[in-house]
Amino acid sequence: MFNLASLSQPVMASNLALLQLPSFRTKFHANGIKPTTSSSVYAPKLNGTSRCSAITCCSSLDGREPDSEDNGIKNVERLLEEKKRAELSAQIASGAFTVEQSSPMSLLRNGLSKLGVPREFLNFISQLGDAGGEHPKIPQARGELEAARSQAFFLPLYELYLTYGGIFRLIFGPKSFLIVSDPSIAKHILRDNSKAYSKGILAEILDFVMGKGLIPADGEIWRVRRRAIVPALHQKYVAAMISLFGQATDRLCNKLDAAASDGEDVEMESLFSRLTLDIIGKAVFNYDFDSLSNDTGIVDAVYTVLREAEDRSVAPIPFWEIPIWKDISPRQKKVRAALKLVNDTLDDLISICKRMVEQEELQFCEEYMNEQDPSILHFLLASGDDVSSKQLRDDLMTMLIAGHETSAAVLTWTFYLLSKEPSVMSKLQNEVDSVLGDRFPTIDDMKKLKYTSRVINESLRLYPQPPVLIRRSLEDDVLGKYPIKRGEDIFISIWNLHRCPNRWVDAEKFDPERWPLDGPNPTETNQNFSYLPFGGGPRKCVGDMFASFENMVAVAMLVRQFNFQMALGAPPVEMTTGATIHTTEGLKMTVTRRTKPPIIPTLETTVLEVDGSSAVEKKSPTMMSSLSVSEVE
Ligand code: HEM
Repeated sequence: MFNLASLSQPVMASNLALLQLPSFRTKFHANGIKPTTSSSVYAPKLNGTSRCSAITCCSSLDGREPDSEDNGIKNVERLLEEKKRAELSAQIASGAFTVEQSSPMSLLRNGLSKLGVPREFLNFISQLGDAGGEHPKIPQARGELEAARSQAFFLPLYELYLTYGGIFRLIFGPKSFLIVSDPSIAKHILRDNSKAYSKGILAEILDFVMGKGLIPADGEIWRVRRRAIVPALHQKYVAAMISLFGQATDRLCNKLDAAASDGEDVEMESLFSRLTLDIIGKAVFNYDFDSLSNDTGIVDAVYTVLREAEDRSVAPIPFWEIPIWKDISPRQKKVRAALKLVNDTLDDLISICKRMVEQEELQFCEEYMNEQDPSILHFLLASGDDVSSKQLRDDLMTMLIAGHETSAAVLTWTFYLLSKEPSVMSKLQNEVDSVLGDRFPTIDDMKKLKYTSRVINESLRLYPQPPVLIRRSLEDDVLGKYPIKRGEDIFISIWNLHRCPNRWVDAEKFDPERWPLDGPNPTETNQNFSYLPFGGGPRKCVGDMFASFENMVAVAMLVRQFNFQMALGAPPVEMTTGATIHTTEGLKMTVTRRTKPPIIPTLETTVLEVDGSSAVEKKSPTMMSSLSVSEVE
């Protein structure tokens, strides 16, 4: 998803880019609220304070606790992290950000209070203010954000949320944003009054790459395209994708196997990115990028376009808009060439697919699927959808990006979390061994791999992709008790919702078991909008089931075959934001083949049972062949 990419746009890039800056050095009056310091055991370190060493091999421990050295390192990490967060909280408490509740009545009240006017009279003044129809004011945080670019912007938003609550206004120079971290307000914006909100700056920044694709589109275009695309991801299609997920993951397994043989460490984040690119290319328009094996021009072009979209989101000025410069800049030339190559490739694929559809005899029906080419593109063309090639291209590009970056990020952070929690890894491997054995996963396994899906649910809670959703109000509205005007830019912080200390027990702990195995799959509906891994309301992700199964297949096949641990001397795992949460320097891991306990075949031995006069032959399973044989003997 490219929600975060919209943090800049031509007119406001310079202000918005400040959001990316790591430490808020400004004025903030804490308004009587105590600063909160919370430790983030599972959030990677801030500002390079983390260590640079190996983390004990997750599964080689077989579920045992890590040794004391590892615990020691964890403690140091935790202390450093707590220190950082305490510093930020102290800045907030010291008034480093400004909260101004400056209605005339409140100013009068504050002034009189300084003059020592009795409290009864002050209360009377306040009541007058309320009776005069003054609306409650949204708490405001104002600041020049000044800091280095190394911290993901949603981290300070979390600290501010702990201080100011579920909705507050963040002001930078002329620009302001509403930061929403309250489930009921999120529900109102995303579901109950969704028509009153658009994608705002998101659509503006993504225009060059997604045009009017489903993610940035609003209004009638969105309605028409959503109605056309959702049916393409029907159950039969998703079930057919399971074998595609398996084959692609198998290619990754082969690559890891070679690395394990050579004793080479691997950078998992980029491998996950390639895995999900290969999958989404086939799934959406039947194109085999084969990026795990090759670095062809088209793969390079796709990454050039993706990185450009992300870079624009953090640019201090909208450099891509500067006259003359935009035409002569080598980088912009490269982006234009890459975009042209991707667009031309998509146009070719659309033409090829059109010809296939014209020649086929298959009748279009509800769960239509061409076995040779089950792609979404094929479905859309076969449906007779009357759509321009440009719109189709925008939709394909949108799904390519939406389905690629998100899943890659989910896998990256899942493996990061697993490397920190050997007991979870061990339990996961046990489940996978018993459900899958050595075969490829099937659609039926998706129901059985319950713990695997809980691991992913929990990974998505701690590292939501994207961490923030973006909206703009199209009309005046009321959020909670606060009236807001048309044209407000709003960030719904999923990161904050998912880590709210009042909502979640041990909010920062990676604990898949918080989701009961026999309970329903957690969704925004059954968690009442405090858990939003795929958004909610009419604009909820169309690929949620696809993505969930894709992640389950990849996780299951990888942990079945390998153990993963952070590589010795690996760079610290820190977060940065692009479209999703990236690591700053990759996820460097040592991968070793698992030495599974020997599989002991179940032999059937013949036991003679005497039943009255006749001897009855019965088959009885035994645990171990050798034992059985000796017992029988
Ligand atoms: C783990 C992987 C994924 C995650 C975490 C994820 C998350 C999300 C979220 C949170 C939204 C809502 C955005 C908003 O409200 O602003 C969304 C929308 C969307 N997602 Fe996903 N997504 C994933 C995978 C996919 C895949 C595989 C596809 C396509 C095959 C896809 C296609 C889309 C589209 C087209 C939308 C826009 C829907 C609309 O606006 O009507 N996503 N996704």
